[in-house]
Amino acid sequence: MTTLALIGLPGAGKSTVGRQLARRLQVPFVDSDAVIEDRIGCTIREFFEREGEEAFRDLEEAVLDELTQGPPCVLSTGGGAVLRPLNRQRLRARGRVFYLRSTPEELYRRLRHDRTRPLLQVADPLQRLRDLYAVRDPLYRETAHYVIETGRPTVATLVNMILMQLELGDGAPPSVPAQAQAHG
Ligand SMILES: Nc1ncnc2c1ncn2[C@@H]1O[C@H](COP(=O)(O)OP(=O)(O)OP(=O)(O)O)[C@@H](O)[C@H]1O
Ligand SMILES: O=C(O)C1=C[C@@H](O)[C@@H](O)[C@H](O)C1
Ligand SMILES: [Mg+2]
Repeated sequence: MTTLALIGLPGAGKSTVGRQLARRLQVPFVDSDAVIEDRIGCTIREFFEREGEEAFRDLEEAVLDELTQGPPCVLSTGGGAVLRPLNRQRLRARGRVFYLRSTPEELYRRLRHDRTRPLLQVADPLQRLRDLYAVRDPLYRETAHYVIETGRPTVATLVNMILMQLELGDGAPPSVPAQAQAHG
């Protein structure tokens, strides 16, 4: 197995699903945001405020470059990882990529009491999620080998859906698009 990357908007379930998936596959779970925070010695939120988004994206690009060449793992990526073309290419070429898709409304329900996601600390977080979705949904689709609809299934079911797609897709080189719409 190579890197199995999970992509999607904040709250899509990358960490929740990713941890369980890694346990099932018996590989490490790696969260690129956590790796970045270890390196900078502060929270991403603080870094964003102090250094700005571009500095964060530079760091993110370097960390993703390393992690996608490292040992096999389940990699939970930052919600904005797909913004840079190089990240999209590397994620897709070096592993299998699953887009955990949710509607902005569903994400808002999950995150409305959350104060840790820097991009959502605005007056109208639902509108923010809609704006992010409009820009990023096409980029997530372009990057992903598989699109997993996360609206209804439980986390355990989502993990099983991903494992099933991995089994079905076995043998296909990572560069071959194998779009699978998984509906619950
Ligand atoms: N499929 C799901 N159904 C219902 N709730 C979910 C689902 N997936 C995740 N959640 C809940 O949504 C919240 C956000 O999930 P999680 O932290 O895994 O998202 P994330 O994609 O890692 O977000 P971020 O990009 O901000 O790190 C958590 O409270 C989690 O329990
Ligand atoms: O959606 C985004 O742009 C971000 C999501 C988080 O995972 C972090 O990577 C950071 O807060 C930026
Ligand atoms: Mg997460």
